[in-house]
Amino acid sequence: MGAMIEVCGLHKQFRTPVVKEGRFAGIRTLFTREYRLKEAVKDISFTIQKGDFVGYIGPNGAGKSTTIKMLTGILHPSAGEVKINGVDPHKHRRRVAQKLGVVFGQRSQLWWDLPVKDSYDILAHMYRVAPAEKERRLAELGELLDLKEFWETPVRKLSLGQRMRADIAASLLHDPDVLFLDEPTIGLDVTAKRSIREFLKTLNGEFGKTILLTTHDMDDIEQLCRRVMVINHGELSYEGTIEHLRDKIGLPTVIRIVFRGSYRLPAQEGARMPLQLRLDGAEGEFRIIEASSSEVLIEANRQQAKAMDILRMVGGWGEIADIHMEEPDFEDIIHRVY
Ligand SMILES: Nc1ncnc2c1ncn2[C@@H]1O[C@H](COP(=O)(O)OP(=O)(O)OP(=O)(O)O)[C@@H](O)[C@H]1O
Repeated sequence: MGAMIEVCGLHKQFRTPVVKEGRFAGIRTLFTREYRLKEAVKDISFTIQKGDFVGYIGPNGAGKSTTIKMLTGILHPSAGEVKINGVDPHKHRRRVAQKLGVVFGQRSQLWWDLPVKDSYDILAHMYRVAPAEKERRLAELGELLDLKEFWETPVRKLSLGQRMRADIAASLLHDPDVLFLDEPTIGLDVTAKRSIREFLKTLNGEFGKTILLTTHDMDDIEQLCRRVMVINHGELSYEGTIEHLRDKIGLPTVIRIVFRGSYRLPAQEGARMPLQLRLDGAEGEFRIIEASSSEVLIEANRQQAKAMDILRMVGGWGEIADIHMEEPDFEDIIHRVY
C-alpha cells in the first residue's frame, strides 16, 4: 500500500467578467475591466491510497468537477499541489495520462459517428497500446462489459447504458492504475446501474484499481465506496468512512417490535408518546414513538444506545415475535451534511 493520489492545500479561483446590465450589455461586458473572483476550490487536502474506492460527493456547484480537472491536469491549480503516484499531472500531463482513466458520464469520449471498435483503435493508437495488447484487453473488457452486441454500431445509435459501458471500456484500454468516474450511472435504469456497479466492484476488488467516484447517486456511494469525501462551497466538510458519517450525523434507527400476545411497558398508565426511557443495566436511552396492543415503535440514536441493549430490555416486557430494524436512509444523512 502507498499513496496513489496526494492533494495538498489545493485552491482554484476563476476570474469571470462582471456582466453589465442595460443597453448594449453584451458589448459593454466585452470591454469591462471588472472581474468577479469565484473560489471554486478552497484549501483542499486529502490522500487516496492504492486500491481505495473513494466517493467524492457534494451539491451542484460545490467544486467536484473543478477538483477532478486539477487531478487530471486539465486545469492548473491557483495554489497547492497534486501528485498522482508521485507525479504532478499538470507538469507531466502525458505521463500521468498513461496512469489515468477518466469517464464523464455526461459526455462521451468516443467518436459519435464511428463504430465502437473504431474508437478503440484510435484510442489505442493515442495511448500507444500495442495491437496484441489491445486485442487481449478488448477481449477481456468485451466479456466483462458485454460489448460484443454493439461492437459494429456507431456510438450515436447506442442506448445510454451501452454508451456508458463502451465509455468505461475506452477509459481502461491503456490499463490505467487510477480511474476517475464522474456520474457513471447517470440516467441509467436499475438493471444497467447494477451491471455497471458490479463491474466497478470487480475492477477495484480483483484488478486493484484505485477509483475516485463522483456522483449524485447515494446508492452508488453506499454500495461501492469504503470512504467518502464531502465537498461543500469548495471546502471539504467530511472525510472518512460511511459508517462514521452515519454515526456522526446520528439520525435515528427505527426498530419495530412485534410481541406475541400482550406486553407491558415499564411506564405509568396513559403515558404520552414519545416516551423517553433509560436502558436497564446499560448506558443509554431511547424513545418509544408509538405503542399499540401488540407492537412498539422505537427510535434510537446509535451513539445513544446499542440496539442489542434495547432488545435485551424490551425482551423483558413480553415475548418478542418479530423485529424489524430500519437504518436511516443514506440520502437523508447526506442532506444533513450538505
Ligand atoms: N471555467 C469556469 N469559470 C468560472 N467559474 C467556473 C468555471 N468552472 C466552474 N466554475 C464555478 O465553480 C464552482 C464549482 O463548479 P464545479 O463544476 O466544480 O461544481 P460541481 O461540484 O462539479 O457541480 P455539479 O455537481 O453541478 O457538477 C461553480 O460555482 C461554477 O460555476
